[in-house]
Amino acid sequence: MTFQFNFTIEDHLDNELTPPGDGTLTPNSSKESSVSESQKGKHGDTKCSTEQSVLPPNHSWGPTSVGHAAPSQDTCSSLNAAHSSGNLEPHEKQPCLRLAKEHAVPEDLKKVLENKVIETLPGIQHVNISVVKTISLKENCPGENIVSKTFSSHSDLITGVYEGGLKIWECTFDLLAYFAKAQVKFAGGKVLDLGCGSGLLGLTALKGGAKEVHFQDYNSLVIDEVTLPNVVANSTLEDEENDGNEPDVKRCRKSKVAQKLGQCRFFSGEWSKFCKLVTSEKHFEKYDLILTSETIYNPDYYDTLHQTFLQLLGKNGRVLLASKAHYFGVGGGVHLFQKFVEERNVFKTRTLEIIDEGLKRFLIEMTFKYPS
Ligand SMILES: C[S@@+](CC[C@H](N)C(=O)[O-])C[C@H]1O[C@@H](n2cnc3c(N)ncnc32)[C@H](O)[C@@H]1O
Repeated sequence: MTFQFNFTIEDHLDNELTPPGDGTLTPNSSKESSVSESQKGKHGDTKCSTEQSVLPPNHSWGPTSVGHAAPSQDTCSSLNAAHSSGNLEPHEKQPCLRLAKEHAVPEDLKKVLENKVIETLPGIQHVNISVVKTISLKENCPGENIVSKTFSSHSDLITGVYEGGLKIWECTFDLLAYFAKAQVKFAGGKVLDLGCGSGLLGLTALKGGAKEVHFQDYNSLVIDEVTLPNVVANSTLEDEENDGNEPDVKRCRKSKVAQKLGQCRFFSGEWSKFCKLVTSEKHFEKYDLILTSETIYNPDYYDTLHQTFLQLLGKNGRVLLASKAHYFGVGGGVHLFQKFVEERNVFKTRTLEIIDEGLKRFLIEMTFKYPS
């Protein structure tokens, strides 16, 4: 398969495979207007939110207002429901954020990879994110418009607007290395890549034989332009290795790709809304494994994140979480999160590995304290 690329990458869009090592994240002030998106879920009516938009008009997210915004009733109702269902103390500071929806896999898979440049990491293909950003800027993409916002704010994240998925963060590589080293078993499991960004964790689980992998990111642009293309690129390229030109071989290859993609589902939206969306499905089954990298930077999200684990993890399941020790500028980090978890007394945590290069990074396992 060939990929065509006929424009220049601007200097400021250097490939961002590795983020700044100091863990600095600077939340920025931004105004978000309503975003109207509707996309039909591939699995029918229960799986696709019909809700639209998100932040109250004229709502300003600034460094001092992180998580302190007065939420609109509509957008916060499910967050409050999530709080009450988990027997936990409601959190005073509740961010009020983007609604959830499922993203259908387009029929024409070639289109998914159109204008994408594919790069290779050991055992995995991924789209070049700088190219995605360039195209998104040039085409003045409708919808979230997060790329121009990240450039104008010079930030890796804009709280409540863009949460960092357009980049492969360092801890993803730590977890990937750990999977190989510890020979983590995915076979037959139902896996969630929570806050997936590029989705390399979920993809590795898929390649490792997971029966089902769900990908969730805050931003729909990330899912459409990065996560989904990455899954398609890997399914397609993998099958092309066992290539043949016979029509029936081609047909077989196509069905294999469809089968792989059929094992995956893609979601965007804020965690409590995502929870509500999936748990409202008639035959919802909890996840055996939740993979999550660099998602504990903002303490204002801890309550919702904890609730998400509580609602979505199977009783004998585990969370594998990777994080920097501390995120300057936002304030979260491993110790704060572990303290939060300990106080809730629902999960136990175990440190699997400490990577002590530059800013310390941690791999943590979470399991239910009282599984029965
Ligand atoms: C710093 S990025 C990390 C992306 C990816 N896991 C990686 O390691 O490359 C944090 C991710 O968490 C997700 N996220 C953060 N806060 C969220 C929230 N409140 N609701 C939903 N998703 C959130 C975003 O989708 C974002 O992609």
